[in-house]
Amino acid sequence: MGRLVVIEGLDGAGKRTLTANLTKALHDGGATVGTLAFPRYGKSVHADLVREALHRGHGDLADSVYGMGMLYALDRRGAAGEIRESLDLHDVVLLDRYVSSNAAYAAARLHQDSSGEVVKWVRELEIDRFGLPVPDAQILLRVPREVAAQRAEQRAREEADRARDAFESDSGLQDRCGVVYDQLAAEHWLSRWFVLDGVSGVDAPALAAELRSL
Ligand SMILES: Nc1ncnc2c1ncn2[C@@H]1O[C@H](COP(=O)(O)OP(=O)(O)O)[C@@H](O)[C@H]1O
Ligand SMILES: Cc1cn([C@H]2C[C@H](O)[C@@H](COP(=O)(O)OP(=O)(O)O)O2)c(=O)[nH]c1=O
Repeated sequence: MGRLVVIEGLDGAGKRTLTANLTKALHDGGATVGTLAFPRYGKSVHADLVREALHRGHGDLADSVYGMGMLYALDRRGAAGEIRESLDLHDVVLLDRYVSSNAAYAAARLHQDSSGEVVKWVRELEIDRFGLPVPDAQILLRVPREVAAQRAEQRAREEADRARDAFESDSGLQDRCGVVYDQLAAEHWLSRWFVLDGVSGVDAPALAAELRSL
């Protein structure tokens, strides 16, 4: 049975890059690795509804924090079997965003903190009712909002089809989200967390060794 490791952080923090670097470092150390990214755009109807809502700007669905939260949760519920199979097959399964993304973004949108109602709702829905696997560890890739925004813009320029979405362009939301992430990590919400500085760059081989010893 493999270890379930989640990578979290703001839009543009470098999660996708770290997932790739960590996968390589784990492979180099002889480990087998499975990866999955949420939302599963192009792979689930719930994720595609999320994408349409985020890119249409503020429609009725995008404005509904609980409605969007439910779609993200249903996308993950549809992947529960795939995550379990991947854990059976690999030493480590890396997830680019997971349940904590829902908690952090929904709380930030509602101006709540990590002790707020919506964070409890996410946990009850996704962990207790949907029975999603609880992570063994979560990594918070921490960068100032300005750095995350610059990187997200850079990536949007690199990938012509990837316009910035409604959450990415909302600097107030990103600021509040960063605060909630810090709280979730400090409380070890759902699992133990590793808080890493995403500006100076992460030592992927050292992190890989630490994850193997979990
Ligand atoms: N440590 C880093 N230093 C500088 N640029 C980075 C770093 N990590 C990622 N980037 C760049 O920032 C952009 C966003 O990174 P990405 O991994 O796609 O972030 P996320 O998945 O968190 O949205 C990409 O263009 C990527 O090349
Ligand atoms: C997975 C997930 C993402 N989100 C938010 C974070 C992002 O702002 C947005 C889109 O996810 P994102 O990771 O930015 O997708 P991509 O990099 O492929 O465009 O959805 C939630 O609010 N809850 C969730 O459960």
